[in-house]
Amino acid sequence: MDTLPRLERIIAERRKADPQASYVAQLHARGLPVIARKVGEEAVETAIAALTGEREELVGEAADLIFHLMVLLSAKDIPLDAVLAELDRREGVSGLDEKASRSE
Ligand SMILES: N=c1c2ncn([C@@H]3O[C@H](COP(=O)(O)OP(=O)(O)OP(=O)(O)O)[C@@H](O)[C@H]3O)c2ncn1[C@@H]1O[C@H](COP(=O)(O)O)[C@@H](O)[C@H]1O
Repeated sequence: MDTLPRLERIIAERRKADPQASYVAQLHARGLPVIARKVGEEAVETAIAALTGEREELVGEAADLIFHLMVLLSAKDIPLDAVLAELDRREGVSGLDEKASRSE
């Protein structure tokens, strides 16, 4: 249940680790454009797995996507809570109404 908050804490800790010993630190050392590109790649791999892969493959790709998205949020100093609050704000509002309010 608290998987994402736990992962957020781990990512925050590992940011300062040795890039030779930590993938999170390595991503931060490579910089925001690389992290952003990884999110894009993992999103595409997730979409492909949904269309062509086995269930297990989609689960794996979705986990990669969420992990890299969490690294991106960390790199931009955006707490997970900000995203969860935005989702809470949308709760009970039809997605179609949300879409209409954005195009106004
Ligand atoms: N959840 C994850 C996680 N999911 C995926 N990955 C890594 O993400 C990478 C994705 O693989 P790809 O093939 O797409 O990328 P790659 O070719 O290895 O690397 P690139 O050169 O393309 O960046 C792999 O190296 C995976 O090991 C993760 N690495 C770390 N975590 C979590 O982060 C914690 C800290 O990890 P370290 O920073 O490595 O200690 C771990 O304990 C986990 O909880």
